[in-house]
Amino acid sequence: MSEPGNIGGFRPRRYRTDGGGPDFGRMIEALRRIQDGITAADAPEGVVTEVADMLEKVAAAVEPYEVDEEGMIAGRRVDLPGRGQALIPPLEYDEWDEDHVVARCSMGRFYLGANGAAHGGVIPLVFDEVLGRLANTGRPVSRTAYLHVNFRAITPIDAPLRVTGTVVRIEGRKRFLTAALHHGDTLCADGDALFVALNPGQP
Ligand SMILES: CCCCCCCCCCCCCC(=O)SCCNC(=O)CCNC(=O)[C@H](O)C(C)(C)COP(=O)(O)OP(=O)(O)OC[C@H]1O[C@@H](n2cnc3c(N)ncnc32)[C@H](O)[C@@H]1OP(=O)(O)O
Repeated sequence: MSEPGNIGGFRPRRYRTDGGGPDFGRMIEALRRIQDGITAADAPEGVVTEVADMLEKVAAAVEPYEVDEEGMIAGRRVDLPGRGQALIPPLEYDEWDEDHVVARCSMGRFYLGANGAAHGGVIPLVFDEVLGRLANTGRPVSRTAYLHVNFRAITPIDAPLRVTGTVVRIEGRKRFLTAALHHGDTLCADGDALFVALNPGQP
């Protein structure tokens, strides 16, 4: 179903917080543990077989309840770490308004690149997530046009990280933002991004 004035284009998402329904947050938390645990494990064959059997049962239990994008809960629960979407590191927001965000997270073994450092692809994911939230707060929906990332130092896994985002300026449809990721006093990465507000009909 198309939104009025945006025929065939972007359908605004309905973000939500806990409505008192099933404990979706607990399920996603368990999924994150599985992602980290399986990534880190070198288990004996019997355990691997048993876990594979259990995971196949888990998949079979949820598959009958698949809904279309409109009905999804993952990615829409803004009250849950990483919006309840297990792809996104479990970001939690301490500050969030139209001008800036401050978030924190720790990335487990699932996000490991090598030698204790987070995978380089995860940092743009974190910045896109944090800046996307900021760019779209209190404003019509926009999408990332570019995101430039500088890797200044390794980003350690299993360590407390702080992510900040700032709106630098807005020029018509164009929103310019910057982001930084720190571990303690160490600047691990920074970046700048352009988000462009969508025209009617744009997906
Ligand atoms: C309450 C809120 C809760 C929120 C929680 C939610 C959290 C969610 C977080 C999740 C967030 C996830 C977010 C995601 O991951 S979004 C997914 C990743 N992004 C995309 O898929 C976007 C794909 N690209 C496009 O759709 C189009 O290219 C867009 C829409 C971006 C622009 O195409 P459009 O045809 O509409 O625009 P235009 O060409 O007329 O250009 C317009 C102006 O922009 C300038 N320009 C354009 N591109 C660039 C460029 N690369 N460098 C420099 N400048 C560029 C251009 O020069 C022009 O400037 P000017 O000549 O007017 O001065």
